[in-house]
Amino acid sequence: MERIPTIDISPLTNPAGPQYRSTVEQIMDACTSIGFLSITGTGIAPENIDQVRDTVKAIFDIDEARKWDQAITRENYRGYIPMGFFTPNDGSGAADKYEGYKLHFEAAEDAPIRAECALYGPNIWPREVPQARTVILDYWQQLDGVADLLLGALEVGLEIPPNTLRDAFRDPMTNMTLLHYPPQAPEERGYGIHPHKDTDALTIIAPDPVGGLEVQTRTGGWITPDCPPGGFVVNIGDMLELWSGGRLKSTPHRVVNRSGHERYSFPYFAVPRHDVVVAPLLPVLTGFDRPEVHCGHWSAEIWRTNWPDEMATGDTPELGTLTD
Ligand SMILES: O=C(O)CCC(=O)C(=O)O
Ligand SMILES: [Fe+2]
Repeated sequence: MERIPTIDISPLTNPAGPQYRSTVEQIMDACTSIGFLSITGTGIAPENIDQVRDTVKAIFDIDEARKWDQAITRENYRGYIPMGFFTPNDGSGAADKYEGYKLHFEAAEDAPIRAECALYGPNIWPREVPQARTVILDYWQQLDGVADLLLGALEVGLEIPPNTLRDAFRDPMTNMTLLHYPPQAPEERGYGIHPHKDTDALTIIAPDPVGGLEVQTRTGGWITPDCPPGGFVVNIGDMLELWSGGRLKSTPHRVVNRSGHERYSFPYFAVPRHDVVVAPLLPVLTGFDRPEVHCGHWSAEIWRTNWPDEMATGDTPELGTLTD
């Protein structure tokens, strides 16, 4: 498949309905070929997405000095990520051209899950944008619903028992990165985000109309997903690829912002609960050989290896950087 299909997922809300099966089949076709799809029919209002994008923009418009007060630290991977802060762990030394703001599944100070795993906790919400918490958590909750519908469809498509996937997402390690990519000049080398695979289960993005997201095809070309206004781009990450024994594909993608405009994006990364061990639920496809992933360990390793002086070890799960 050399293009990314657009699928109306509204029939997924009625599993007994006449279009449920055919919708599952379309989703499976996309996920087993290119690993990306555009979706419509989520019930999320376009004005809602615009409101989130405006909020994200307001967060990046905060005074530079104030951003540093709310920056991520080694102990807490939440808050502002300055421009050029992370270089990919591929040895190239070229920093990606974005600034970010990291958010994780919001767990209250006294939430029981905090006693089980130290990575859970409340987010840092920017004081300068008081509406951010409500606007973003409301959007997050709606995407939790979309992710749940998609996971249910994949359970049917993969012919695995109901809730096998969905149950892994109670108190999940789902996270979101708010991203601001300044425009890159035509002759400027480098990326907004270098080519990588997502290491989560499933990613959902409301694409910025300025464009810039590119997806690698099986034949090695790069294509831009068509996504109607108000739609979302969804992609399979390494965890669903592993769960499915290699059937669902986690596909390299990258961002290059040559639009001449500022680009804002806010991917939602669905990640299971800390104690979930992701291992194939089906016999693996020939040639597919990957170790199981403990989600809490995976997340702790992402937090640790983000820092330029920390290295991945033999024990670190694959973290999405492409080596070839
Ligand atoms: O900003 C985008 O459109 C994609 C971002 C992305 O691929 C990522 O954060 O993993
Ligand atoms: Fe990505």
